[in-house]
Amino acid sequence: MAVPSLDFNKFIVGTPEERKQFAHDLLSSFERTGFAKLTNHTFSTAQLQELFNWGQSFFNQSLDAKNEIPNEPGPRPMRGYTPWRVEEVGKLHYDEKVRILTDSKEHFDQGPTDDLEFPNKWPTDSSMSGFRPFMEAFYQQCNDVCLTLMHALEVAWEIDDGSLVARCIPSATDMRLTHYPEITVDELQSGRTTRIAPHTDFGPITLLFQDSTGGLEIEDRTITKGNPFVPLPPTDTTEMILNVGDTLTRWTNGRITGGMHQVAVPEAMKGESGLVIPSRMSMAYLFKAGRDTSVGPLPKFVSTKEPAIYPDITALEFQRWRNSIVYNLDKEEDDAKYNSHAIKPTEGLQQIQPAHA
Ligand SMILES: O=C(O)CCC(=O)C(=O)O
Ligand SMILES: [Fe+2]
Repeated sequence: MAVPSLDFNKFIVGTPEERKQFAHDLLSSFERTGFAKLTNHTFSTAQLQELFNWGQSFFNQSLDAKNEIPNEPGPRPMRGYTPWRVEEVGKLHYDEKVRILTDSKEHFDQGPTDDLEFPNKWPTDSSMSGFRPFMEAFYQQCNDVCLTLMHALEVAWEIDDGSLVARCIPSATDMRLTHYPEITVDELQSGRTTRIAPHTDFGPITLLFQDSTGGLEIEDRTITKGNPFVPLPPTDTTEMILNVGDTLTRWTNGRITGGMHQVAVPEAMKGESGLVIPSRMSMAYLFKAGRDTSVGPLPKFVSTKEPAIYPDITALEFQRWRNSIVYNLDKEEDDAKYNSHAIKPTEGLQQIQPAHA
């Protein structure tokens, strides 16, 4: 399953025909694969190098220093530092085809700069004083790319009215730096742990940059038997990967499926015993809809023939529910309330009253 690489410039400065073509190619790649790659994405090689350098500096701090800005696990957006093996994203799809494995990763999460509801947490050590301004600017630039991609989807759907873009303002995105410490091939192949278990992200789309270590794998929908995951190796560290998340699935009433992905043993080391896999780093811009925005199906995708199969809950309620699962705070009632599989298509919208957490 080839993931196409699309030239962002075609949409930014292209002719009307080129803009339409880009929009069409983006949608078609999302529909077919759940992923796309972007070139000319506005980030320079130097900026990406600096991003990974800051990531190194952050994770190289002592555990005590990192724990000074702890993320408090709970059903809310994450802020600050989460240590190794706390989050378990494998639980998100436990009812489907995936086994639960703990994730061997630590991460730093950051939200909107002016977020008063869930404020950011920044390292205080003077050696990290440049981290905050760099990350805030990087966040803003990612947001601009995502809003432009939402506009491209409007063009593709011929609803060129700003309504999709408006659904993502004000920003409620979480940006995450993840560090996967060194680990042996044997441990990753033991069946007890992985780097990050198979999952889909929560928002409409995610922007991802990875370092040169490798190990990212995506579900290939053309494989119907056996292991469906295939490597998406880093061709270079400036490559931007886009994946479709759950919100786009919900907005399109199930027409576009989220891109399932995981991080496992890099291809070249598979099956080798006694080898240590180097540490790995990635940056995921987990783009989100505005907190009060519904993640229920858009009017365009609902009709009497195709009634809504997802409830009309807000993006924040959806995120709270998904986070309660990865932090082991899930309750069965929540699953019944928010999970599409638990809702009969015809009764979803009338009967589901989301709890306000
Ligand atoms: O590290 C990666 O390449 C993937 C990270 C990821 O899937 C996530 O943060 O949601
Ligand atoms: Fe992800």
